[in-house]
Amino acid sequence: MTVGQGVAIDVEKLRMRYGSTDVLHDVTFQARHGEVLVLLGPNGAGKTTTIEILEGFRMRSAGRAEVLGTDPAHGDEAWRARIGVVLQSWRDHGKWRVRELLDYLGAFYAPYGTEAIQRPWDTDELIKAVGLTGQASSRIKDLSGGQRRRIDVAIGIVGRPEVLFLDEPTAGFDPEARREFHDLVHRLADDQQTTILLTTHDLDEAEKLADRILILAGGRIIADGSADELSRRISGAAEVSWTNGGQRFVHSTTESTEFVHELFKQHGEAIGDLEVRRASLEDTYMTLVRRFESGQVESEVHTIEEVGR
Ligand SMILES: Nc1ncnc2c1ncn2[C@@H]1O[C@H](COP(=O)(O)OP(=O)(O)OP(=O)(O)O)[C@@H](O)[C@H]1O
Repeated sequence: MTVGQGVAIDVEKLRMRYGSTDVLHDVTFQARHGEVLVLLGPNGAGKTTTIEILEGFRMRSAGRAEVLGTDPAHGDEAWRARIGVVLQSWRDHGKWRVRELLDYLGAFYAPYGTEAIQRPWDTDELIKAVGLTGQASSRIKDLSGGQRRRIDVAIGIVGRPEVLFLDEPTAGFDPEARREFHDLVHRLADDQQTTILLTTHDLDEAEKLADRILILAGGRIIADGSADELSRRISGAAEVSWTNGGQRFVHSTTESTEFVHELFKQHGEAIGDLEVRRASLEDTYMTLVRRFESGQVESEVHTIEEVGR
């Protein structure tokens, strides 16, 4: 994905305390314009809390946060018009018809259009983009759960946001809706340079969408990097497997390209079924979270600093 230079989200030493319990500890990260950042972490890790602070829906206890150069705690209406939000639970607009609701909500953004960004999104184009053309005239109460979730996404992007927050946007999506949503995220980031911060529990989705992944556990960021970088940092070696003369071979190496080159130099066309496998994001995620849970926090913090460089 094309990632711009400017910083769209800037968070430093963010802390959140509920009563006497700290749920975010010095969370620090940045996102650039057009970057897709995926926030992963076990239940209760602090993902929703982080997103809600950045949306301006929750007041942080300490630390600095800026979204499009503004502290979300003091964002005015013009700032809010540049932000899109898809919350975890859908709001009930049951009596509305799809097109009417999006027309109505879109009108609020009209005064905030610019030459570069026309607001709101054309309703029919938007309905098409979220895959609801067939339901445009239906009442929302008559839609399925997954279709309602698509409405939530449409509401989140109707104002053509420059920064879009999505909390578990694809929960309840069927595989086709999920794929369409992934295409939409890529289009928003690539064509409109939208910065996207989303949470998911679907590691396959995270791998497909993320320019960068942040793993949050117990209110701390325990890893920050692309899926590939994280996998390299955590497991180092890749597994190369191949067949030769009807026999299967497996070799673990940190220099897979060199190894494969050498393999072909030595055995040429006798090599068959070559596969190079790095640790999947799931392997990496599980390793990091288990290490964190077993108390090896400090070493992970070093990992982040290395990855962040
Ligand atoms: N209003 C609140 N008052 C007290 N504690 C809260 C409040 N909201 C969240 N928490 C606690 O803060 C912690 C982080 O919750 P949060 O919802 O941010 O986690 P999450 O990573 O989004 O989890 P999930 O994956 O389950 O959505 C949890 O321990 C939760 O119980």
